[in-house]
Amino acid sequence: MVETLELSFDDPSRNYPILLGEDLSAPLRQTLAALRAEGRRAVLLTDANLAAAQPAFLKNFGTETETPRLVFAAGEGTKSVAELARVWDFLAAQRVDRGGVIFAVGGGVVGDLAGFAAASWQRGISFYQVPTTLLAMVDSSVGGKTGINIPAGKNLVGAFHQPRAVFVSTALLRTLPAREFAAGMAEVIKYGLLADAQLFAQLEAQPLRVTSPELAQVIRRCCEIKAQIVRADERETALEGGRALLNLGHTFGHAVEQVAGYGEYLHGEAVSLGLVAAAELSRRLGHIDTAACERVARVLRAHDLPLRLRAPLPIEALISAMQRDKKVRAGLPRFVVLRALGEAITQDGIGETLARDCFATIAAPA
Ligand SMILES: NC(=O)c1ccc[n+]([C@@H]2O[C@H](COP(=O)([O-])OP(=O)(O)OC[C@H]3O[C@@H](n4cnc5c(N)ncnc54)[C@H](O)[C@@H]3O)[C@@H](O)[C@H]2O)c1
Ligand SMILES: O=C(O)C(=O)C[C@@H](O)[C@H](O)[C@H](O)COP(=O)(O)O
Ligand SMILES: [Zn+2]
Repeated sequence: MVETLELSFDDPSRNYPILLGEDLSAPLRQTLAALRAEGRRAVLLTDANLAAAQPAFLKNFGTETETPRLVFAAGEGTKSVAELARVWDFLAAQRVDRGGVIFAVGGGVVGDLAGFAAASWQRGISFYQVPTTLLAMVDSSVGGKTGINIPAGKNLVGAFHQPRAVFVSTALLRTLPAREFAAGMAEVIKYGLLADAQLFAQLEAQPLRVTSPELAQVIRRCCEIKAQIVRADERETALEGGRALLNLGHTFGHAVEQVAGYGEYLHGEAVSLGLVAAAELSRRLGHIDTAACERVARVLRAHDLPLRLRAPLPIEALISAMQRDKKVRAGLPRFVVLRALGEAITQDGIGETLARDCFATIAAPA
């Protein structure tokens, strides 16, 4: 069965479907056939691990002559200027014109990089998201944030560029390594914390596993929450709340990813640490109590996610990374905090000392 969620915008020509099902090979093939019939050149971007794990799924795209492919090295290091330049060279070599389309088949790394390549190639061509990790299915494939990392910070270069459709085939998760599944769970837990107390309670009562019968339903719920938030504030311009709420845990988490060196912590692992720090910040601001912080930590631990750094990181570097966060306005940091488990708000005016204290909560064990 294929379910469809629609992400809609003021300009309906930009609306797109999020298709969810066990195996979306058939609609994918139909889309490719329709593009071919219109004489549009399709190319496929993926990474080496996915190519090795899912050769049968990639056959949906036909031969390499029909759909030329560029295969990246797996991992966060691929979201780089050098790899972006490689994509541009590939698109040029394949004579992809303005009618061309990119299929991003992979996790968030492939999706973010391919999406930015699509946003920048000939000032913008179409692309499709085909997420293959839990994290990409619940978060990165939806909403049109694309981009790359630079040494100064995570996702500092990028564009808002919406895909034409998202194809979520949950069967692909069967080959996903356990550590990567756990990383995706950090974003799922984030959705529960920021918008859905019932989802959070469900995860507390019964940790979600790749074999859980309710997995597809949870993925759908996360896409629904994301679509609703993105629809209301696509470019994260709301002065309060809005799309920035999806950044819960990321102000701290992105700093960890950058300072530790991209790839040392998976994005989801860094988000887990960030959620612990954000819960502590919320407690210090008087929004939630110690028991609520313990509940957050317990759910993360139950999903095999870290609560503390594995090795010390210099606090000065973490603070300065945080000062380059994209939520900073007029030099002042903006945080996402919990008003309750299931409700997040944005909060300005957090002093550096408070931020340092929250980083201390996730410090590596002595
Ligand atoms: N654009 C957004 O809104 C958004 C949201 C969240 C995260 N992100 C970004 O997403 C990135 C993280 O994405 P990720 O966690 O998917 O990591 P990833 O893309 O690195 O994929 C994780 C690993 O799993 C492998 N893999 C993927 N699918 C597989 C499968 N089905 N079977 C076996 N192996 C498979 C990949 O090859 C890779 O080694 C970060 O760069 C983060 O900043 C973006
Ligand atoms: O879609 C969003 O908006 C998010 O914040 C989702 C995050 O999970 C994701 O990691 C995003 O890439 C972070 O955005 P950034 O603007 O802080 O780079
Ligand atoms: Zn994230």
